[in-house]
Amino acid sequence: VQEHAASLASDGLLSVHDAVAQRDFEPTLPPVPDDVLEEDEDSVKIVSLVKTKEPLGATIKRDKTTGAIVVARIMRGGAADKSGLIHEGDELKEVNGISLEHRKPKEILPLLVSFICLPQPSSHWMFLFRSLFVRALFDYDPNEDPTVPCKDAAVSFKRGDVLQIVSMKDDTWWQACHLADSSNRAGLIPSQQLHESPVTIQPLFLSAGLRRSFRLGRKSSRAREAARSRRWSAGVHGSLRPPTYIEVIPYRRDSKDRPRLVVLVGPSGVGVNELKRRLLISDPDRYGVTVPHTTREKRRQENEGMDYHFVSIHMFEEDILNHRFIEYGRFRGHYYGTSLDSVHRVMAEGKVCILDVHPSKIKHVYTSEFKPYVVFVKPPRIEELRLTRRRAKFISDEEDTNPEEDFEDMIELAETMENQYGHLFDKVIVNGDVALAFRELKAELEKIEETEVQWIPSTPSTSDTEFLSYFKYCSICKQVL
Ligand SMILES: Nc1ncnc2c1ncn2[C@@H]1O[C@H](COP(=O)(O)OP(=O)(O)OP(=O)(O)O)[C@@H](O)[C@H]1O
Repeated sequence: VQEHAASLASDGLLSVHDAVAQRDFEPTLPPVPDDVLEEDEDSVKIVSLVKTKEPLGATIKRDKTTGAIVVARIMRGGAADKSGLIHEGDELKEVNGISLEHRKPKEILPLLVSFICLPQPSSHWMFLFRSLFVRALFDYDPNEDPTVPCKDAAVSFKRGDVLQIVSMKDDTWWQACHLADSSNRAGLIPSQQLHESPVTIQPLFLSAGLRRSFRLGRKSSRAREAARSRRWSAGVHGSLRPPTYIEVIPYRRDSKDRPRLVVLVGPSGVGVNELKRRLLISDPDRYGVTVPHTTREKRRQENEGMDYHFVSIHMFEEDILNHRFIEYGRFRGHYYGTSLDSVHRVMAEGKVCILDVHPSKIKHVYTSEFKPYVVFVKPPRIEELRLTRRRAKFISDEEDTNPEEDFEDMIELAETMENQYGHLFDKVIVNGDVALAFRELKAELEKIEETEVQWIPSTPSTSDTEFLSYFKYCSICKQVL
C-alpha cells in the first residue's frame, strides 16, 4: 500500500511540474471575436478574472439608451478593483465566449469569470477622497432590502457602527468600508436621504430634563401630572425623523486634553439623578456638575455660585438672546437655566462634567469642543422596574414615589426618546439593579479617559476642518496616524 501511495504522490508531483513548466495553470483566454474588432471602437480589452471565494466586487446594468450591458460600479478594494482592469462604464460584450446580447444582468453575473469589454473612454471615477467617517444611525441588512442593486455587493451594519465612506458619486448608493471588517473591502450602502431631519423647533418652556435638573424634593401627584404633560410637549417638538448618518472623526485622547463632557439623559424618574449622585460621591475630584442660573431670590441657606448663580431677569433674558443657555425655562414665575459657561467652568477644573439635560438639548453641546459622551439611562422591563423600585421604596420607606402608571409612562417615554434621539446615544445603560447600573456607568466613563480611538461628532467650524485634515485613521491597524 505504501509503495502504491508513494508512486501516486510522485505521479502527482510530476504532473504539477509539467503544468508549471508549460505555464498551463493560467486560464485560457478566448480568442477575440472578429465582429468586435470590426466595430468602430477605440479598443477592446479581454479581461480574465479567476473566480475565488472573494466576490467580484462589481455590479453591472443595462444602459437604458444603448441597451448595452455596462459595468455600473466597482467596489473599492474588491477583486475587480484590485485587478485595475475593469472600470465603471466599460461595456461588456462577451462573457466566457457567450455573447451578452439580449441577456439580462442577473443571467450574466454568475458567468463573470473572463469577459471581453470595450473600455469607457474616461472612466477615472476613483477620485481622491479625504477620509470621511460616518456613524450609522439605523440598522441595515441588504437581505431585507428589495431595492439594493446587488445584495452581495452591499455592506450590512448596525446603528452606531462607524463606516468609512469611499465614494459618494452615486446619489442613491454610496460605497463604504465597515471599520469592524478586517477585509477592508468597500460595498454599497444606501446614501443619505435629502429630505432628512425637518427643522426642529424647541418649546421655550420648562422641559422634563430641566425640571429634573432643578428638582429639589419629591414630586407631589400634581407636580407629577404637570410633569407628564410637559414631557409630551417636549416629545412633540423634538426632531421628527432622525438623520441616516452623522459625520464623526477619530479622536485619541491625549493626557493634556480636557475630559469629554458626559451627558446623562433618560425619562423622568428613571434614576439619572441617582446615578449622578453616586458618581459625585464615588470621586468628587474627578466628577463635577454645573451650577444653574436662576432669577429667583436667594434663600438663606443658599450660596451664590454654589447652589445657583442668582441673576436679574434682564441679565437672564440677555443671555437667552445670546444663546448662552443649553437649556432654560420658567418655573413658578422664575427663570432657571444651564449655561454653556457653567460647563466650561467644570471642564476648566479638569473634571468630568456630568450634564443632565433633555435629549432635545444634546445638539447644543454636540461639538468637537465638548466631545460629548451621551449615556441614555433606560428603564428595565416593567416586571423588573416594579420589583426594584418597590424594593427600594420598602427600604427607604418613601411614600408613593413610583406608582404603576409612572412605570408605564417611563417605559413609553424611554421608547419615544430612543426613537427620536437614539442616534445621539453613545451608550445605553439599563437601570434595573442600581448598583449594577452604576458600576457599568463608572466603567464606561473610565474607558473614555483612555487613549484608544473614540469616534466623536464632527462640527463644521474652521477649527474642525483643520482637525479633520490633521487626522488620518488607519482602518487596518485601528490607529489614528
Ligand atoms: N435602579 C433603581 N432601583 C431602585 N430605585 C431607584 C433606582 N434608580 C433610581 N431609584 C430611585 O428612584 C427615584 C427617582 O430617581 P431619580 O431622582 O434619580 O430619577 P431622575 O431620572 O433623576 O428623575 P427626575 O427627572 O424626576 O428627577 C429616587 O428615589 C431614586 O433613589
